Amino acid sequence: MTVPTAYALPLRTRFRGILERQGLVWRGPAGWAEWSPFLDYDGDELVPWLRAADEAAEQGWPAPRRDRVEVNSTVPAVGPEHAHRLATEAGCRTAKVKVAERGQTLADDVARVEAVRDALGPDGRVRVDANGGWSVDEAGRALAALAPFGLEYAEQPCASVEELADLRRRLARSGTDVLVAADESIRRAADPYRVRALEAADVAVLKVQPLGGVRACLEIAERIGLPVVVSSALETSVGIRAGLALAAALPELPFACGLNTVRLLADDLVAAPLVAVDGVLPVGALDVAPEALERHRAPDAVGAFWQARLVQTRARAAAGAGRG
Ligand SMILES: O=C(O)CCC(=O)C1=CC=C[C@@H](O)[C@@H]1C(=O)O
Ligand SMILES: [Mg+2]
Repeated sequence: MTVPTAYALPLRTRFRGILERQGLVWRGPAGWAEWSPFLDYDGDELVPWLRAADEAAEQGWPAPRRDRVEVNSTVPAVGPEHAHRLATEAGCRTAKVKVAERGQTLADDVARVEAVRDALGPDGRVRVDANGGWSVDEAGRALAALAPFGLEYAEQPCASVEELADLRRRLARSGTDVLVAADESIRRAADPYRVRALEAADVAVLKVQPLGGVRACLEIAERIGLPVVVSSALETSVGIRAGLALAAALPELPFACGLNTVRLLADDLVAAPLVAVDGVLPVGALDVAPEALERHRAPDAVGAFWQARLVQTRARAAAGAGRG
């Protein structure tokens, strides 16, 4: 195994409130692993992220059923012209548009979604992601305003599982034809299966790192009884490769996956970054480029923070945290 090395990579545009992505990468007998829990995750919540990295380094992944994965472009909460450009340049037939950004209005969301629909044309697929930013009332109003642009689904429109269930019922009553996808309600929930029990979603968004690895996600996919969209945690190509392993191993993959986010980073750690061509990513070999890792090696203080975070998280994992 190589020594875990901390990287720090700038983003091209603010996303999820951050302008820089940080994490550790290392190589084990099975391949390269990335451990990059966001800085707002803490304590036992970091343990599944570590299980995902250990799986990549030590075990590798189940056999793939496909060698290419269709992906969506991801459009941050930018102005309409910028959004149009991002959706066009990405070359994907599906786009995910961030909405409900703090400090912005519904008019901003409508303008952004309209621009992306215009960029993709009538045959493109447009989904939105509110990251739980709306109340049920706000979501009802916003989705009624956005539905005319043709939405594939709305990801995490409200924060809680109960609200998602409530919203789904209201959308059905009002004849607003928008599916609901659950993201945070699965990846940050004590019980991901409540989404199913409360009939709170039509689609399950699964992210490999926060959910504890490819095998853990395959089990959730089997038990949750919903179509699955694999999405990234904004990793370098090293972490994206694990998302591709999940997408490749799923029995069914009816939607494009949110794995084209290397485009949001200013650079990458590999020689051939996992950036989609014609909306498709290949499922293949991956190697970190030593000179790229050197170029993006985190400053010493940041590196020390990550090494300490790793030691603490290994101790929590050894004590049995984050299982179940
Ligand atoms: O799904 C995508 O298109 C890209 C990934 C993505 O949107 C996210 C990655 C990482 C953190 C999240 O806030 C965000 C999401 O909410 O899905
Ligand atoms: Mg999301």
